[in-house]
Amino acid sequence: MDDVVRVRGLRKRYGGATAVDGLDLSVHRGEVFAVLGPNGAGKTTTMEILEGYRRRDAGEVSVLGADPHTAGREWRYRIGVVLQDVDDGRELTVAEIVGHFARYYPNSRPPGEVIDLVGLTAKARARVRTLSGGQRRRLDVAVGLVGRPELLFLDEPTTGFDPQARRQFWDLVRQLAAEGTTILLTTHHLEEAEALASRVAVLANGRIVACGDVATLGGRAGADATVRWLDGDRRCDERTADPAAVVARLTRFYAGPVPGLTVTRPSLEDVYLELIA
Ligand SMILES: Nc1ncnc2c1ncn2[C@@H]1O[C@H](COP(=O)(O)OP(=O)(O)OP(=O)(O)O)[C@@H](O)[C@H]1O
Repeated sequence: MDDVVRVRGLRKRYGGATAVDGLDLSVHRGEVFAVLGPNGAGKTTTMEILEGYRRRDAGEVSVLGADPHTAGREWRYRIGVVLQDVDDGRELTVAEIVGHFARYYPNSRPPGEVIDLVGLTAKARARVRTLSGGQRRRLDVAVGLVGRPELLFLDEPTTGFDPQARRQFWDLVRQLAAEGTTILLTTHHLEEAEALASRVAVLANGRIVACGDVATLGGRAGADATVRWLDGDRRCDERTADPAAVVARLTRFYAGPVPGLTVTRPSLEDVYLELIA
């Protein structure tokens, strides 16, 4: 497997406090990989080390075949970064900011195309200080995309997005992934990880507590299902390893459709909360 990111034994301390405590991680080329974890788990610190913005104390880190700490300009052209809360260039317009960053890259996307991709065309001539929080976040994403990165880092990209903007952003991420961009994202929105990622890692106290396919994390796929139905006004539920058998029994009992029937497995959020407990 072609690993775009490879981390072994990564450690980082701030003064006496350990932020990253022996982390191992691999991200394969072309996948969307989500890093989950509670506040202070070490997600941003890890992202910043991979982006070359922060020094590590120990461990091996390879990103696109280079050590981010010593990699040069050619390497930087190949990655795209969307940081948490940047607050520069308030007096410039959206088009000026994107145009400015486009000039840094040898093979940039046309600024108008990027502005369109993030849904800011109507605001292209607006000054940054007049944008709403969610619109400013879209601009951050535009800046991350403009260089046509092979690897895109998205640190809590949809914070402050309304539900519609979030869905549009998900479509954009899927489009970038379909173009072959490898995407490493952090998020507190479990449904975002579920919608976008093929694999996820759960971080707690600077360590990975679980890592794997989003559909099977923490034994999700094989966990008991819950069958719920309505018996008159009464809500009924039954946990079972064999929901099909329960549904068949209920179908016979009601001699047809089972009122209010649902069958659910533990959500990613259920598994996540158990993992970090
Ligand atoms: N510049 C810094 N100086 C000192 N301590 C820091 C610094 N940056 C982060 N930390 C500490 O390191 C730990 C990990 O922080 P980090 O920002 O990496 O977590 P996170 O998982 O990204 O959290 P969040 O979900 O809140 O963004 C926290 O305890 C934090 O207080």
